[in-house]
Amino acid sequence: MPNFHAWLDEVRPSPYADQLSLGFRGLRFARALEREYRAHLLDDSFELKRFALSVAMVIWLALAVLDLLVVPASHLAWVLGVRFVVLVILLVCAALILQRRHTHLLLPLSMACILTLGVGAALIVGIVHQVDSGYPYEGLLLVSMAAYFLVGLRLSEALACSLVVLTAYVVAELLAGLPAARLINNVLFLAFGNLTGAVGCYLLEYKSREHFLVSRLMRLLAYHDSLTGLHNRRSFNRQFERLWRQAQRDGKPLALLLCDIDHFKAYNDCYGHQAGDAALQRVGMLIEQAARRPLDMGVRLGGEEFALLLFDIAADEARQRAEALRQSLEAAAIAHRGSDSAEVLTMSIGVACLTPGVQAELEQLYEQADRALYEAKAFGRNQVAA
Ligand SMILES: Nc1nc2c(ncn2[C@@H]2O[C@H](COP(=O)(O)OP(=O)(O)OP(=O)(O)O)[C@@H](O)[C@H]2O)c(=O)[nH]1
Repeated sequence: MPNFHAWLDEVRPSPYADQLSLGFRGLRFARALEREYRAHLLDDSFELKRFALSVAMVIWLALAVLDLLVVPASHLAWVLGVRFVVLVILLVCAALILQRRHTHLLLPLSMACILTLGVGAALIVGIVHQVDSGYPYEGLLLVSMAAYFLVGLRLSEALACSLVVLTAYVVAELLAGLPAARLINNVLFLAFGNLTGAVGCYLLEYKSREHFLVSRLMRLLAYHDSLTGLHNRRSFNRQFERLWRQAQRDGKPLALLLCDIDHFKAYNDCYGHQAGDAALQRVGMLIEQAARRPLDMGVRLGGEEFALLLFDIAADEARQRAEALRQSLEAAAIAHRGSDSAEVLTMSIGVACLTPGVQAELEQLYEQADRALYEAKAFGRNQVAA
Protein backbone atom coordinates (compact mmCIF):
# COMPACT_ATOMS: atom_id res chain seq x y z
CA MET A 1 0.00 0.00 0.00
CA PRO A 2 2.86 2.44 -0.57
CA ASN A 3 0.63 4.96 -2.39
CA PHE A 4 -1.14 5.79 0.90
CA HIS A 5 1.95 6.59 2.89
CA ALA A 6 2.57 9.75 0.87
CA TRP A 7 -0.51 11.51 2.26
CA LEU A 8 -1.16 9.68 5.52
CA ASP A 9 1.56 11.72 7.19
CA GLU A 10 -0.33 14.88 6.29
CA VAL A 11 -3.58 13.99 8.03
CA ARG A 12 -4.24 14.17 11.76
CA PRO A 13 -3.77 10.95 13.67
CA SER A 14 -6.88 8.80 13.54
CA PRO A 15 -7.40 5.06 14.09
CA TYR A 16 -8.13 4.68 10.37
CA ALA A 17 -4.94 6.44 9.26
CA ASP A 18 -2.93 4.56 11.90
CA GLN A 19 -4.24 1.22 10.69
CA LEU A 20 -3.55 2.11 7.06
CA SER A 21 0.04 2.95 8.02
CA LEU A 22 0.46 -0.20 10.10
CA GLY A 23 -0.99 -2.46 7.39
CA PHE A 24 -3.21 -5.48 7.89
CA ARG A 25 -1.73 -8.34 5.91
CA GLY A 26 -3.04 -10.75 8.55
CA LEU A 27 -6.56 -9.43 7.75
CA ARG A 28 -7.02 -8.12 11.26
CA PHE A 29 -7.35 -4.57 12.62
CA ALA A 30 -6.82 -3.26 16.14
CA ARG A 31 -9.60 -4.51 18.43
CA ALA A 32 -12.05 -1.57 18.37
CA LEU A 33 -11.60 -1.04 14.64
CA GLU A 34 -12.04 -4.75 13.98
CA ARG A 35 -15.39 -4.63 15.77
CA GLU A 36 -16.43 -1.63 13.69
CA TYR A 37 -15.33 -3.34 10.46
CA ARG A 38 -17.24 -6.53 11.24
CA ALA A 39 -20.41 -4.59 12.01
CA HIS A 40 -19.95 -2.69 8.74
CA LEU A 41 -19.38 -5.94 6.83
CA LEU A 42 -22.55 -7.50 8.21
CA ASP A 43 -24.55 -4.48 7.17
CA ASP A 44 -22.84 -4.12 3.82
CA SER A 45 -23.25 -7.77 2.81
CA PHE A 46 -26.96 -8.03 3.58
CA GLU A 47 -28.08 -7.70 -0.06
CA LEU A 48 -25.42 -10.19 -1.09
CA LYS A 49 -26.75 -12.69 1.46
CA ARG A 50 -30.27 -12.25 0.13
CA PHE A 51 -29.11 -12.88 -3.43
CA ALA A 52 -27.00 -15.88 -2.38
CA LEU A 53 -29.89 -17.46 -0.50
CA SER A 54 -32.22 -17.21 -3.50
CA VAL A 55 -29.58 -18.60 -5.87
CA ALA A 56 -28.76 -21.44 -3.45
CA MET A 57 -32.40 -22.50 -3.19
CA VAL A 58 -32.99 -22.39 -6.96
CA ILE A 59 -29.85 -24.46 -7.63
CA TRP A 60 -30.70 -26.90 -4.83
CA LEU A 61 -34.18 -27.48 -6.28
CA ALA A 62 -32.83 -27.78 -9.85
CA LEU A 63 -30.39 -30.44 -8.65
CA ALA A 64 -33.26 -32.31 -6.98
CA VAL A 65 -35.00 -32.47 -10.37
CA LEU A 66 -31.77 -33.79 -11.94
CA ASP A 67 -31.56 -36.40 -9.18
CA LEU A 68 -34.91 -37.77 -10.36
CA LEU A 69 -33.22 -38.53 -13.68
CA VAL A 70 -29.79 -39.81 -12.61
CA VAL A 71 -30.00 -41.35 -9.13
CA PRO A 72 -30.78 -45.10 -9.09
CA ALA A 73 -34.30 -45.75 -7.79
CA SER A 74 -32.99 -47.77 -4.81
CA HIS A 75 -31.32 -44.64 -3.31
CA LEU A 76 -33.60 -41.90 -4.63
CA ALA A 77 -35.74 -41.65 -1.50
CA TRP A 78 -32.66 -41.08 0.70
CA VAL A 79 -31.28 -38.45 -1.64
CA LEU A 80 -34.57 -36.58 -1.89
CA GLY A 81 -34.96 -36.86 1.88
CA VAL A 82 -31.60 -35.12 2.41
CA ARG A 83 -32.49 -32.49 -0.17
CA PHE A 84 -35.78 -31.83 1.63
CA VAL A 85 -34.17 -31.50 5.09
CA VAL A 86 -31.51 -29.12 3.72
CA LEU A 87 -34.20 -27.04 2.01
CA VAL A 88 -36.20 -26.75 5.23
CA ILE A 89 -33.12 -25.64 7.22
CA LEU A 90 -32.29 -23.12 4.46
CA LEU A 91 -35.82 -21.73 4.54
CA VAL A 92 -35.72 -21.30 8.33
CA CYS A 93 -32.30 -19.57 8.16
CA ALA A 94 -33.50 -17.39 5.26
CA ALA A 95 -36.58 -16.31 7.21
CA LEU A 96 -34.42 -15.30 10.19
CA ILE A 97 -31.81 -13.56 8.02
CA LEU A 98 -34.35 -11.61 5.98
CA GLN A 99 -36.09 -10.34 9.11
CA ARG A 100 -32.81 -8.57 9.86
CA ARG A 101 -33.93 -8.19 13.46
CA HIS A 102 -31.28 -10.34 15.10
CA THR A 103 -28.10 -8.71 13.82
CA HIS A 104 -25.92 -10.83 16.09
CA LEU A 105 -27.33 -13.96 14.42
CA LEU A 106 -26.57 -12.91 10.82
CA LEU A 107 -23.07 -14.38 10.81
CA PRO A 108 -23.88 -17.71 12.49
CA LEU A 109 -26.95 -18.08 10.25
CA SER A 110 -24.90 -17.44 7.10
CA MET A 111 -22.35 -20.02 8.19
CA ALA A 112 -25.16 -22.44 9.06
CA CYS A 113 -26.52 -22.11 5.50
CA ILE A 114 -23.12 -22.88 3.96
CA LEU A 115 -22.52 -25.81 6.31
CA THR A 116 -26.00 -27.25 5.74
CA LEU A 117 -25.61 -27.05 1.96
CA GLY A 118 -22.05 -28.44 2.05
CA VAL A 119 -22.66 -31.31 4.47
CA GLY A 120 -25.97 -32.11 2.74
CA ALA A 121 -24.26 -32.22 -0.66
CA ALA A 122 -21.44 -34.40 0.74
CA LEU A 123 -24.01 -36.78 2.22
CA ILE A 124 -25.88 -37.06 -1.09
CA VAL A 125 -22.64 -37.78 -2.99
CA GLY A 126 -21.73 -40.45 -0.40
CA ILE A 127 -25.18 -42.06 -0.65
CA VAL A 128 -25.16 -42.23 -4.47
CA HIS A 129 -21.52 -43.34 -4.68
CA GLN A 130 -22.50 -46.54 -2.87
CA VAL A 131 -24.10 -47.63 -6.15
CA ASP A 132 -22.77 -45.24 -8.81
CA SER A 133 -19.25 -43.78 -8.41
CA GLY A 134 -19.79 -41.60 -11.50
CA TYR A 135 -22.27 -39.29 -9.70
CA PRO A 136 -20.76 -35.74 -9.81
CA TYR A 137 -19.12 -34.55 -6.61
CA GLU A 138 -17.83 -31.24 -8.07
CA GLY A 139 -20.93 -29.39 -6.87
CA LEU A 140 -19.24 -29.27 -3.47
CA LEU A 141 -16.91 -26.70 -4.93
CA LEU A 142 -19.89 -24.46 -5.71
CA VAL A 143 -20.73 -24.44 -2.00
CA SER A 144 -17.16 -23.43 -1.11
CA MET A 145 -17.21 -20.68 -3.76
CA ALA A 146 -20.42 -19.35 -2.23
CA ALA A 147 -18.64 -19.31 1.15
CA TYR A 148 -15.67 -17.40 -0.27
CA PHE A 149 -17.52 -14.91 -2.45
CA LEU A 150 -21.27 -14.83 -1.98
CA VAL A 151 -22.30 -14.46 1.64
CA GLY A 152 -19.97 -11.77 2.95
CA LEU A 153 -17.92 -14.09 5.15
CA ARG A 154 -14.39 -13.18 6.14
CA LEU A 155 -11.64 -15.48 4.83
CA SER A 156 -11.20 -17.26 8.18
CA GLU A 157 -14.93 -17.99 8.40
CA ALA A 158 -15.17 -19.15 4.77
CA LEU A 159 -12.09 -21.36 5.22
CA ALA A 160 -13.51 -22.93 8.37
CA CYS A 161 -16.78 -23.74 6.58
CA SER A 162 -14.99 -25.17 3.54
CA LEU A 163 -12.78 -27.36 5.74
CA VAL A 164 -15.82 -28.82 7.49
CA VAL A 165 -17.48 -29.50 4.11
CA LEU A 166 -14.32 -31.17 2.78
CA THR A 167 -14.06 -33.32 5.91
CA ALA A 168 -17.74 -34.29 5.62
CA TYR A 169 -17.07 -35.28 2.01
CA VAL A 170 -14.09 -37.50 2.94
CA VAL A 171 -16.09 -39.22 5.69
CA ALA A 172 -19.06 -39.78 3.34
CA GLU A 173 -16.80 -41.28 0.64
CA LEU A 174 -15.00 -43.52 3.16
CA LEU A 175 -18.39 -44.82 4.33
CA ALA A 176 -19.44 -45.31 0.70
CA GLY A 177 -16.23 -47.26 0.05
CA LEU A 178 -14.91 -45.14 -2.84
CA PRO A 179 -11.56 -46.57 -4.09
CA ALA A 180 -8.58 -44.75 -2.51
CA ALA A 181 -7.17 -43.53 -5.84
CA ARG A 182 -10.51 -41.91 -6.79
CA LEU A 183 -10.87 -40.41 -3.35
CA ILE A 184 -7.36 -38.89 -3.43
CA ASN A 185 -8.00 -37.51 -6.92
CA ASN A 186 -11.33 -35.96 -5.86
CA VAL A 187 -9.97 -34.51 -2.63
CA LEU A 188 -7.02 -32.97 -4.47
CA PHE A 189 -9.38 -31.40 -7.01
CA LEU A 190 -11.54 -29.94 -4.23
CA ALA A 191 -8.46 -28.78 -2.28
CA PHE A 192 -7.00 -26.94 -5.29
CA GLY A 193 -10.40 -25.40 -6.01
CA ASN A 194 -10.52 -24.24 -2.40
CA LEU A 195 -7.01 -22.84 -2.64
CA THR A 196 -8.03 -20.76 -5.65
CA GLY A 197 -11.15 -19.55 -3.82
CA ALA A 198 -9.19 -18.75 -0.67
CA VAL A 199 -6.62 -16.65 -2.56
CA GLY A 200 -9.43 -14.73 -4.29
CA CYS A 201 -11.22 -14.30 -0.96
CA TYR A 202 -8.01 -13.01 0.69
CA LEU A 203 -7.53 -10.39 -2.02
CA LEU A 204 -11.18 -9.34 -1.86
CA GLU A 205 -11.18 -9.06 1.92
CA TYR A 206 -7.94 -7.09 1.80
CA LYS A 207 -9.49 -4.64 -0.66
CA SER A 208 -12.72 -4.48 1.35
CA ARG A 209 -10.75 -3.61 4.51
CA GLU A 210 -8.70 -1.03 2.64
CA HIS A 211 -11.86 0.53 1.22
CA PHE A 212 -13.43 0.58 4.70
CA LEU A 213 -10.44 2.43 6.20
CA VAL A 214 -10.09 4.91 3.33
CA SER A 215 -13.80 5.73 3.20
CA ARG A 216 -13.98 6.23 6.99
CA LEU A 217 -10.89 8.42 6.83
CA MET A 218 -12.39 10.45 3.97
CA ARG A 219 -15.56 10.95 5.99
CA LEU A 220 -13.48 12.06 8.94
CA LEU A 221 -11.56 14.52 6.78
CA ALA A 222 -14.74 15.82 5.17
CA TYR A 223 -16.35 16.60 8.54
CA HIS A 224 -13.40 17.83 10.58
CA ASP A 225 -11.23 20.90 10.55
CA SER A 226 -7.68 19.98 9.66
CA LEU A 227 -6.01 22.55 11.95
CA THR A 228 -7.88 21.94 15.22
CA GLY A 229 -9.46 18.51 14.66
CA LEU A 230 -12.83 19.97 15.73
CA HIS A 231 -15.97 19.41 13.68
CA ASN A 232 -16.17 21.77 10.70
CA ARG A 233 -19.09 23.86 9.48
CA ARG A 234 -20.40 21.06 7.21
CA SER A 235 -20.52 18.67 10.15
CA PHE A 236 -22.08 21.37 12.34
CA ASN A 237 -24.89 22.03 9.84
CA ARG A 238 -25.71 18.32 9.72
CA GLN A 239 -25.56 17.79 13.47
CA PHE A 240 -27.36 21.05 14.28
CA GLU A 241 -30.44 19.94 12.34
CA ARG A 242 -30.24 16.40 13.71
CA LEU A 243 -29.95 17.56 17.33
CA TRP A 244 -32.68 20.11 16.80
CA ARG A 245 -35.03 17.32 15.65
CA GLN A 246 -34.04 15.16 18.62
CA ALA A 247 -34.56 18.08 21.00
CA GLN A 248 -37.96 18.62 19.39
CA ARG A 249 -38.90 14.96 19.91
CA ASP A 250 -37.68 14.87 23.51
CA GLY A 251 -38.81 18.39 24.43
CA LYS A 252 -35.28 19.25 25.59
CA PRO A 253 -33.51 22.60 25.26
CA LEU A 254 -30.55 23.12 22.97
CA ALA A 255 -27.86 25.74 23.62
CA LEU A 256 -25.53 27.32 21.11
CA LEU A 257 -22.37 29.18 22.14
CA LEU A 258 -20.80 31.23 19.35
CA CYS A 259 -17.19 32.08 20.23
CA ASP A 260 -14.94 34.54 18.46
CA ILE A 261 -11.31 35.25 19.38
CA ASP A 262 -10.73 38.93 20.12
CA HIS A 263 -8.36 40.97 17.96
CA PHE A 264 -7.06 37.93 16.20
CA LYS A 265 -5.95 39.89 13.17
CA ALA A 266 -3.71 41.90 15.47
CA TYR A 267 -2.41 38.65 17.00
CA ASN A 268 -1.42 37.40 13.56
CA ASP A 269 0.18 40.74 12.76
CA CYS A 270 2.21 40.75 16.02
CA TYR A 271 3.29 37.12 16.24
CA GLY A 272 2.99 35.76 12.72
CA HIS A 273 0.63 33.35 11.02
CA GLN A 274 2.26 30.22 12.47
CA ALA A 275 1.84 31.45 16.03
CA GLY A 276 -1.75 32.31 15.03
CA ASP A 277 -2.27 28.71 13.96
CA ALA A 278 -0.85 27.43 17.25
CA ALA A 279 -3.20 29.75 19.17
CA LEU A 280 -6.17 28.48 17.16
CA GLN A 281 -5.14 24.92 18.01
CA ARG A 282 -4.99 25.83 21.69
CA VAL A 283 -8.45 27.35 21.54
CA GLY A 284 -9.61 24.24 19.68
CA MET A 285 -8.40 22.09 22.58
CA LEU A 286 -10.28 24.22 25.11
CA ILE A 287 -13.47 23.97 23.05
CA GLU A 288 -12.97 20.22 22.73
CA GLN A 289 -12.61 19.92 26.51
CA ALA A 290 -15.76 21.97 27.01
CA ALA A 291 -17.76 19.60 24.76
CA ARG A 292 -17.57 16.83 27.31
CA ARG A 293 -20.94 15.05 27.06
CA PRO A 294 -21.61 12.58 24.23
CA LEU A 295 -24.05 14.82 22.33
CA ASP A 296 -22.04 18.04 22.83
CA MET A 297 -20.22 19.28 19.79
CA GLY A 298 -17.19 21.54 19.45
CA VAL A 299 -16.91 23.24 16.06
CA ARG A 300 -14.54 25.51 14.19
CA LEU A 301 -16.93 27.46 12.00
CA GLY A 302 -14.05 29.09 10.11
CA GLY A 303 -11.17 31.49 10.76
CA GLU A 304 -11.22 32.48 14.45
CA GLU A 305 -14.90 31.61 14.93
CA PHE A 306 -15.85 28.59 16.99
CA ALA A 307 -19.09 27.12 18.28
CA LEU A 308 -20.18 24.85 21.07
CA LEU A 309 -23.48 23.04 20.69
CA LEU A 310 -24.92 21.70 23.94
CA PHE A 311 -27.86 19.32 24.17
CA ASP A 312 -30.38 19.28 27.03
CA ILE A 313 -28.99 22.13 29.07
CA ALA A 314 -30.75 24.95 30.97
CA ALA A 315 -30.03 28.57 30.00
CA ASP A 316 -28.23 29.30 33.30
CA GLU A 317 -25.95 26.33 32.99
CA ALA A 318 -25.19 27.20 29.34
CA ARG A 319 -24.12 30.69 30.46
CA GLN A 320 -21.93 29.16 33.18
CA ARG A 321 -20.31 26.83 30.68
CA ALA A 322 -19.64 29.79 28.37
CA GLU A 323 -18.10 31.77 31.24
CA ALA A 324 -15.93 28.78 32.20
CA LEU A 325 -14.76 28.52 28.59
CA ARG A 326 -13.96 32.21 28.40
CA GLN A 327 -12.00 31.97 31.65
CA SER A 328 -10.10 28.90 30.48
CA LEU A 329 -8.68 30.87 27.53
CA GLU A 330 -7.79 33.76 29.78
CA ALA A 331 -6.09 31.33 32.19
CA ALA A 332 -4.10 29.84 29.30
CA ALA A 333 -2.28 33.21 29.39
CA ILE A 334 -1.30 33.40 25.72
CA ALA A 335 0.38 36.81 25.57
CA HIS A 336 -1.27 39.28 23.16
CA ARG A 337 0.42 42.66 23.09
CA GLY A 338 -1.76 43.83 20.18
CA SER A 339 -5.05 43.53 22.09
CA ASP A 340 -6.67 46.55 23.68
CA SER A 341 -9.07 44.49 25.81
CA ALA A 342 -6.53 42.37 27.74
CA GLU A 343 -2.84 41.46 27.84
CA VAL A 344 -3.62 37.92 26.84
CA LEU A 345 -5.61 36.23 24.08
CA THR A 346 -9.33 36.30 24.91
CA MET A 347 -12.62 35.45 23.32
CA SER A 348 -16.14 36.81 23.25
CA ILE A 349 -19.05 34.42 23.49
CA GLY A 350 -22.69 34.80 22.53
CA VAL A 351 -25.08 32.32 24.16
CA ALA A 352 -28.57 31.28 23.10
CA CYS A 353 -30.74 28.57 24.56
CA LEU A 354 -34.03 27.38 23.07
CA THR A 355 -36.48 24.51 23.45
CA PRO A 356 -37.70 23.61 19.97
CA GLY A 357 -41.41 24.05 19.50
CA VAL A 358 -44.00 25.64 17.27
CA GLN A 359 -42.67 29.09 18.15
CA ALA A 360 -38.98 28.27 17.99
CA GLU A 361 -37.16 27.68 14.71
CA LEU A 362 -33.65 26.44 14.32
CA GLU A 363 -32.52 29.65 12.61
CA GLN A 364 -33.74 31.57 15.68
CA LEU A 365 -31.19 29.86 17.91
CA TYR A 366 -28.35 30.79 15.58
CA GLU A 367 -29.58 34.36 15.16
CA GLN A 368 -29.94 34.85 18.93
CA ALA A 369 -26.43 33.53 19.60
CA ASP A 370 -25.05 35.70 16.81
CA ARG A 371 -26.78 38.79 18.22
CA ALA A 372 -25.43 38.01 21.69
CA LEU A 373 -21.93 37.63 20.29
CA TYR A 374 -22.24 40.99 18.56
CA GLU A 375 -23.20 42.52 21.92
CA ALA A 376 -20.27 40.86 23.71
CA LYS A 377 -17.95 42.38 21.10
CA ALA A 378 -19.64 45.78 21.21
CA PHE A 379 -19.52 45.97 25.03
CA GLY A 380 -15.74 45.60 25.10
CA ARG A 381 -14.95 41.94 24.21
CA ASN A 382 -13.60 39.22 26.53
CA GLN A 383 -17.07 38.57 27.91
CA VAL A 384 -20.14 36.39 27.63
CA ALA A 385 -23.47 37.81 26.50
CA ALA A 386 -26.80 36.03 26.34
N1 LIG B 1 -3.17 32.12 11.69
C1 LIG B 1 -4.39 32.02 11.17
N2 LIG B 1 -5.15 33.11 11.03
C2 LIG B 1 -6.39 33.01 10.51
C3 LIG B 1 -6.89 31.76 10.11
N3 LIG B 1 -8.15 31.94 9.63
C4 LIG B 1 -8.42 33.26 9.74
N4 LIG B 1 -7.36 33.91 10.29
C5 LIG B 1 -7.22 35.32 10.56
O1 LIG B 1 -8.14 35.73 11.55
C6 LIG B 1 -8.29 37.14 11.41
C7 LIG B 1 -9.71 37.53 11.71
O2 LIG B 1 -9.76 38.92 11.78
P1 LIG B 1 -11.09 39.73 11.97
O3 LIG B 1 -12.24 39.02 11.33
O4 LIG B 1 -10.80 41.13 11.50
O5 LIG B 1 -11.37 39.69 13.50
P2 LIG B 1 -10.49 40.17 14.76
O6 LIG B 1 -9.20 40.77 14.36
O7 LIG B 1 -10.39 38.99 15.69
O8 LIG B 1 -11.40 41.26 15.39
P3 LIG B 1 -12.60 41.09 16.36
O9 LIG B 1 -13.24 39.74 16.06
O10 LIG B 1 -13.52 42.19 16.05
O11 LIG B 1 -12.07 41.14 17.75
C8 LIG B 1 -7.83 37.53 10.01
O12 LIG B 1 -6.63 38.25 10.09
C9 LIG B 1 -7.56 36.17 9.35
O13 LIG B 1 -6.44 36.22 8.47
C10 LIG B 1 -6.05 30.60 10.24
O14 LIG B 1 -6.41 29.48 9.91
N5 LIG B 1 -4.81 30.79 10.78
